[in-house]
Amino acid sequence: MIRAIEWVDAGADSHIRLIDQTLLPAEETFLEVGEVAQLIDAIQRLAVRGAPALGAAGGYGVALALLEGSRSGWSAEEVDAAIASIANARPTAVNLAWGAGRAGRFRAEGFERVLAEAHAIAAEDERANRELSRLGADWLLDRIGHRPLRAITHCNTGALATAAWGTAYGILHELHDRGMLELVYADETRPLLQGTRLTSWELHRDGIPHLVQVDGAASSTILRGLVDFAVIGADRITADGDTANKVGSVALALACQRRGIPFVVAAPHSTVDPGTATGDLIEIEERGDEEVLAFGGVTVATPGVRAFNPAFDVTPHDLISAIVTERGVVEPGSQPQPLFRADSETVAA
Ligand SMILES: CSC[C@@H](O)[C@@H](O)C(=O)COP(=O)(O)O
Repeated sequence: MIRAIEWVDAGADSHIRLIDQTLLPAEETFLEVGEVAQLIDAIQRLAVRGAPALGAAGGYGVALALLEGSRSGWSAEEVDAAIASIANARPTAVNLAWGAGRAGRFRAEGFERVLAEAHAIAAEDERANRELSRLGADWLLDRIGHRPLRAITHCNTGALATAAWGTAYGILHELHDRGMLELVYADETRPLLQGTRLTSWELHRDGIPHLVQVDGAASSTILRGLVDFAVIGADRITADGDTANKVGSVALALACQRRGIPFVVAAPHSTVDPGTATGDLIEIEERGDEEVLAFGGVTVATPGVRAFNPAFDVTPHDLISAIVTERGVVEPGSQPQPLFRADSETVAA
């Protein structure tokens, strides 16, 4: 299985190794990231991306900040500022700030303690993803029927988007391993094509039958009865279950409600943000015009035209059939609010 992010032990030259997701599938190039500024750049241009992978990047980023700080003679304030810049490099996925905060709590205890925490974040993410995949597959087969299912998914939620294994993708992988997955419709995921470039690459490597479709086809694919369920990942799940995920996700949810099929959100519990009450309080990242107005580096829009480029949307909890974490399956429609409390325990599961 591909590892999107790893720590490379090399004494004073220890660093983070990332597969550069902007170049996939054409090139499998690894970035050796030894400075905080390089890591922030990699996060912002989506060389590393996906909420749980960003959680690991946040954790390892703190270790990197401590190493670079001691190499460059940074003051404690400068180290703190570097950690804060990593945590704030992208706003929507809660995992990034969560990972940096979790490892950052140990910075007074030194580099080795911080690195151990970062490794723990990555290891726990893999365990969580494997567990939620089993739970999600069980729930879907119980709900829909024990037969090979047809799925639709959006963006990339596989090993590339996590420390390992994947979330929504992990459920698809689990169903495939059980012989219970007929076909996946993978949305291309405009404008950066995480579906066409990354999800399809992972599905192909895992031998999972799939078709890539344009985002505009998704709601019609659902309404025509071509799929049995939709499953997506999440960048932030609020206390009431509202879920931010890649822009285009809410269209799938609306179509699933109309068709009467399950719309499932899958994420490790680290993506739950019980401190944010509802989805309208989530900061949605807006990205540059050129991502929308150019194609393959060539501007295709009329010169001077501006774009609106929100990277995420929010699906209200009442459109979500089930939220699957490693702690259990929560069905927002049939369980009391809040679904998640600030003590980090799942209330309803
Ligand atoms: C398991 S990843 C879940 C989400 O982070 C994923 O679906 C997504 O929206 C990623 O967006 P991206 O902008 O590629 O980081």
